[in-house]
Amino acid sequence: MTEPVIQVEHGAVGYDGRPVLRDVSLTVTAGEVVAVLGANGSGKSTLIRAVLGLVPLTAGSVTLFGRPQRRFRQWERIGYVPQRLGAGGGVPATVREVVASGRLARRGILRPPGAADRAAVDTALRAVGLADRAGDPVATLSGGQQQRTLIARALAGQPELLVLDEPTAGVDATSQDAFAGALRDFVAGGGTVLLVAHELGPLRPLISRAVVVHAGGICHDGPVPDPAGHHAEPGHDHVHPHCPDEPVGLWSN
Ligand SMILES: Nc1ncnc2c1ncn2[C@@H]1O[C@H](COP(=O)(O)OP(=O)(O)OP(=O)(O)O)[C@@H](O)[C@H]1O
Repeated sequence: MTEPVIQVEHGAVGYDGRPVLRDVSLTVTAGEVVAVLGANGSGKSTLIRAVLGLVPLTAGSVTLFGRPQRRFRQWERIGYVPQRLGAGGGVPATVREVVASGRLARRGILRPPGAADRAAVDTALRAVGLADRAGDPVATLSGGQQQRTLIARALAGQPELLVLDEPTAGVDATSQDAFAGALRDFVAGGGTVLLVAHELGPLRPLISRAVVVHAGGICHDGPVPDPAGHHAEPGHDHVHPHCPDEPVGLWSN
C-alpha cells in the first residue's frame, strides 16, 4: 500500500493559548479530493495551515508523503493557494510573471527559466483559461481571475498535492467553472487535493470525501453530506452539512 499523502494524528492547534483544534486526525491518500467544510471560524483554515506547518501543533503530529513534517524538505511537491491575495495586489506584475513565480521552488532562484519552465507556465495558464491575459497586469483582473492566477501559479510548480483555501469564495461563475476544469485535469493526472470550501458549486462532482470541522474536532468524515434545512431549497447553493448533534441554525450565514 502506498503511504498517505497527508496524515494528521491527534493534532491540536491554538492561538495565544486558546485552543482551536483538539485531537484532530485526518488521512488523505493519493488521488483523493478532500473538502474541508464547516461553519465560519470553526478552524478549517487552521487545519490546512497546520498541515503545511504554517501554524505549529501544540500536540500530535503531521506526516507529509511519509515524512514527519518537521523533516519534510520537498515543498515543491505541494502547491498552496491561500485564501486571499495578500498585500501586493497592487504590484504591477503581469499574470505571466505571477504564474512563473510558481516555478521558483523547482528551478531555484539563480537559474534562468528554461523551456520546461516556460512550457509549465503556458500549460498552467491554459488550464485556468487565462492564456489570453498573460501579458496583463494582475491588478487589472477581476477577483475571480486573480484567484485563477494564483491557482495557475500553484499548478505551474507541477505539485503532487494542491492545498487550496476557499478557492471559489466570492468568485464569478466563469472563474468557478474554469477552476473546476483545471482541478479535474489535475486530478486526472494523478494529483491529490485538500481544499477548504464554503460552497462547493461546480466542484461538488469532483469531491471524493468531505470532512466537517466543528467544535474543535472533525465531526464527519465521508461522502459529501446532503444539504439540510433551508440549504436544501432550490436556488440555495450552500453545502453546509449538519453534524448529527448540532442545531441547524449553526450553519446559517
Ligand atoms: N492568526 C490567528 N491568531 C489568533 N486567532 C486566530 C488566528 N487565525 C485564526 N484565528 C481564530 O481561530 C478560529 C478559527 O479560524 P479559522 O480561520 O481557522 O476558521 P475557518 O473555519 O477557516 O473560518 P472561515 O470560514 O471564516 O474562513 C477563529 O476563531 C479565528 O478567529
